[in-house]
Amino acid sequence: YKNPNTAGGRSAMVHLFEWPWRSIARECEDFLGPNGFGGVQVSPPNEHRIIDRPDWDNNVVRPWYESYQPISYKLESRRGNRAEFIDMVQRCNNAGVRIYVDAVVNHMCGEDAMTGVGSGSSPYETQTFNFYGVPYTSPNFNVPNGNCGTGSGKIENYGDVNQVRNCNLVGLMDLITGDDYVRGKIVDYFNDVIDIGVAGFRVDAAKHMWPEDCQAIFDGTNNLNTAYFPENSRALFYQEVIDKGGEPVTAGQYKDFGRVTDFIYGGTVSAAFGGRMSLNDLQNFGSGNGAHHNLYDNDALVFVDNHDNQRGHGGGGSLLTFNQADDYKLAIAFMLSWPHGFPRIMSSYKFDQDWTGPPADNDWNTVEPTFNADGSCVSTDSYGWVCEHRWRGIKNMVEWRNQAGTEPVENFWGDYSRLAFSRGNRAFIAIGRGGSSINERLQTGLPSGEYCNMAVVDYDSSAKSCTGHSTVIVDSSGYADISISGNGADNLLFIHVGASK
Ligand SMILES: O=C(/C=C/c1ccc(O)c(O)c1)N[C@@H](Cc1ccc(O)cc1)C(=O)NCCCOc1c(-c2ccc(O)c(O)c2)oc2cc(O)cc(O)c2c1=O
Ligand SMILES: [Ca+2]
Repeated sequence: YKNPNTAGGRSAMVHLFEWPWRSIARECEDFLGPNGFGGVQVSPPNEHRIIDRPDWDNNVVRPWYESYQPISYKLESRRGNRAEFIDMVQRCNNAGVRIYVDAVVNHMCGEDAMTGVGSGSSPYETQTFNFYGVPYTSPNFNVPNGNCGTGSGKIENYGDVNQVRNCNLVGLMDLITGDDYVRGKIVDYFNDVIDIGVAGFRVDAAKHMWPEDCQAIFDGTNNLNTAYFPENSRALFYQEVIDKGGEPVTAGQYKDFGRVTDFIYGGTVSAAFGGRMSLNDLQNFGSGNGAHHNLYDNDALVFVDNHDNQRGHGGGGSLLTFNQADDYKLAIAFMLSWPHGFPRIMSSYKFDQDWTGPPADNDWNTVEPTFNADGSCVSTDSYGWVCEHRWRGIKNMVEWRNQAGTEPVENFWGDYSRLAFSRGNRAFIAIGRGGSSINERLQTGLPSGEYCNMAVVDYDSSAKSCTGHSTVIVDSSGYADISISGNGADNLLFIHVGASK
């Protein structure tokens, strides 16, 4: 359950948060496949609540988190219908890009939803615990069956493991995931999309599910579809467990049967590239006893920011996001360069409120991403798709990571605001943050030759040339003159054996 099941040595995924299925299908074919991306985490494909009545919370209308309030497991959501989902999975797999489903199976919608229909027109009635599109009824929920124990029925104390698992998280109706009928419905949902061809799952709010229930559900799933995967392939499961220490529920409790999101990783990398921690101190990051709460390389799904904490809930304001573009690019480049965990790149849209949903027209239909001539996404200062994954310094680091493969970190060189190292003899990176320049002759570990600086140019593999003139000459001893001004975007240099003249 830890193998990402990527094609041909691809080693990173991108979270195309809130992208419609037809946009993702085209992005797989036009961009992600050709640039070596391993897969896409998609927003929840299941039927969800439509929060369109302003009285729900004064001015909140169609918030992004309505998609985290399930109504059923039908593949009818804000992103598209079943046919569009199937088409996306097929086209992405054919482009060498996997699909990972964001699975919201700890709960159904908020208890305050009362009566309505979901994004697939399935009726529900929360006061009677009825979700007709599954169906779920009151025997399937923890609170009406006395399993919670708090007056409000909500989690009141994160120090109490029973409350964290058996009560309603912020009022979301908590399923009895230990119940065979509920487990059966969740396994049916997982098998529906596995048979369509997905490679794995993000397990939302796994912290609020008992580990043994997670394991039993994962064990009940089918092998992956042999049209795209080797015989007996098992889905990747990476479990969202928000663990920053100090609580009885820990990430380590989930790592025996899947990967776990490493919520300490992003904070450390943000501190380093935000200028609050020495870059030189990253030298042993994540390895051996340096791993966070004993999540080792294969146990971890790593990221800098995510859809939730880029809105300020989790990071305590110190997390780097696309809003700090120059430093953020360095943080993501480092994540992609470093051999710890399977990395997930966040791809966002601009928002003016924490709850703001994706770019939409007057009828709340999501407006698909469109692209400028330079490949960036069309947006204004306060509206539109950010497409961090299309920034050259991030896009070209995805292929750099593929080229680095399993090579170890060597030739590490660093001080407070600068670092450089190689991955064996296949790839080399140098970073100068916060205006620090580098003008040094450094050991790159690479064979002699003329390499394209992929931080500032693109590579034409047929002509074996760089689109710009920025190259690095490595001499017969592996040394090269490395120069970075450190000003603005000129803070990064990286080369690899797959892009030389
Ligand atoms: O800010 C949000 C939504 C956040 C959110 C959504 C999806 C996620 O995967 C996530 O990690 C966070 N939601 C807003 C509005 C809201 C939504 C629903 C609701 O019943 C009440 C309020 C909010 O203010 N939420 C309270 C703080 C964030 O508390 C949430 C957490 C959460 C936060 C910190 C933790 O340590 C933790 O273990 C869980 O997980 C969710 C998971 C969901 O599947 C759906 C949710 O509504 C939530 C969720 O509200
Ligand atoms: Ca639960």
